[in-house]
Amino acid sequence: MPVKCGLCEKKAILKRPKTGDALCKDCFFWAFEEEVHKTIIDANLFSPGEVVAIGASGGKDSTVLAYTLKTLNERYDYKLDLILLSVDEGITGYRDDSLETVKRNQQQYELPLKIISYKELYGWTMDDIVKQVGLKNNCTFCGVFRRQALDRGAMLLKVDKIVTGHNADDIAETVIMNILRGDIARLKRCTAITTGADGALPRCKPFKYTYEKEIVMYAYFKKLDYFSTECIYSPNAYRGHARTYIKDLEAIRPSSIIDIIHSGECMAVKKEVKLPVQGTCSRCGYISSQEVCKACVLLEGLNKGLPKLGIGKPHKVKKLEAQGKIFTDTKNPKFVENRDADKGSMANNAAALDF
Ligand SMILES: Nc1ncnc2c1ncn2[C@@H]1O[C@H](COP(=O)(O)OP(=O)(O)OP(=O)(O)O)[C@@H](O)[C@H]1O
Repeated sequence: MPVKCGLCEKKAILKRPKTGDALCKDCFFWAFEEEVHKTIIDANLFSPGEVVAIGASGGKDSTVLAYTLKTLNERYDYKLDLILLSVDEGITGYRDDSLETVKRNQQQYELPLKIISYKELYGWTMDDIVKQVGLKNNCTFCGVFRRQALDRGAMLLKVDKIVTGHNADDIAETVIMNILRGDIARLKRCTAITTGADGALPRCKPFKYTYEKEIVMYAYFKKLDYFSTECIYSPNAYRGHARTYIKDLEAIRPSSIIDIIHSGECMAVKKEVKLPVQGTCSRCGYISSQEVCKACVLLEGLNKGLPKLGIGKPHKVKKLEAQGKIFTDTKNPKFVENRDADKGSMANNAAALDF
C-alpha cells in the first residue's frame, strides 16, 4: 500500500532526512519554507525596509536561499529589498560557469545582481594565485579574500545585511573543526546566526538549522537552476574530514547535526580566557583582531613573492618583520614606500572602489 503524506491525504513521495516524516512534495515545500521562516522570526533576523544582499555563488545552497527568501518575503511581506551579490574569484572553468547560473537566477527571480571580482579588489585572480602558491594553501587565500570581498561588495551596494547559504551541516562541521583545532574564539562565534552585528556589516545564516540533504531535495523537486561542480582547486581537505565524520554520524542518528550545533551553542568560554579583540586593520580599515588584517598580509606576500606570508600563525609575520623582510606598521615610512610600490596593492585597489 502506498505510504500517505503525514500532513495531508496525498501519496508521500519522500522521507524527510531531518525528521523521518513521509511527505508529499507540496507538504515538504511548505515544511521546509516554514522552518526557514521560523528561524528568521525567532532570531529576529530582518527589519522591514532593510536591503539584504544574498551571497550568490550559483551553488545549491545560495540558489535555494535566494528562492526561499524571495518566496517568504512575498508570502509574509517582510518588506526586504533583496539583491544578489556574487564574488568572482577568477577561477576559469568553475566560477565563470557558476556565475552564468547566477545570471540566469537573476532573470528567473527578477532580483538585481552585483558581481565583484578579486581582480578588481586585489589585483589577483585565483588562477594567478594558484600559479604562484600552488594548490596546497590556495583555499586560505580564497576564503580570506572572499569573506572580505563580500563585505566590500555589500558596502558598495549600501546594504544593511548579508545573508549566506551556510547550512546546518556546514555549521556542525565548523563546530567540530574548531574543537579539533582548539580554536576557542571561533568556537564561540561559529554557531551564531548573525555575526558582525557589533561593527562591520551583519552577516546572517537563515539556513542555520536546515539540513543539506533537504536543500538538495528542495532544489531537485522545485527544479531550481543551480551549478553543482566542485571547485577545481582542490576541496579544503581538513573540512573534508569533518564533513565525512558528520555524514557518518548523520547516517547513525539524523539529529546528530542539530545536536552538534546545540552543543556548540551551549559551550561557554571562561571569563579568564583571553580572546582576540576586534579592531580595524591599520592598512585597509577592514575589521581585524591583528594590527594588519589577514587579507592585507596575504596580499603583501603575493605582491612581494613571499606567498607563504600569512599562512599559519601571526607570530611568523612578526618574525619576518623583525628580519626586515616586511613592514606591517603603517606609521613606518619605509613601509609606506613599499606599499606604494606594490603592484595592485589593497590600498590602491580599495581606493579605486571608493573605500
Ligand atoms: N563566490 C561567491 N559569491 C557570493 N557568495 C558566495 C560565494 N561563494 C560562497 N558564497 C556564499 O557563502 C556560502 C557558503 O559557501 P561555500 O563555499 O561553503 O559553498 P556551498 O556550501 O557549496 O554553498 P553554495 O551551494 O551556495 O555554493 C554560499 O552559500 C554563499 O552564500
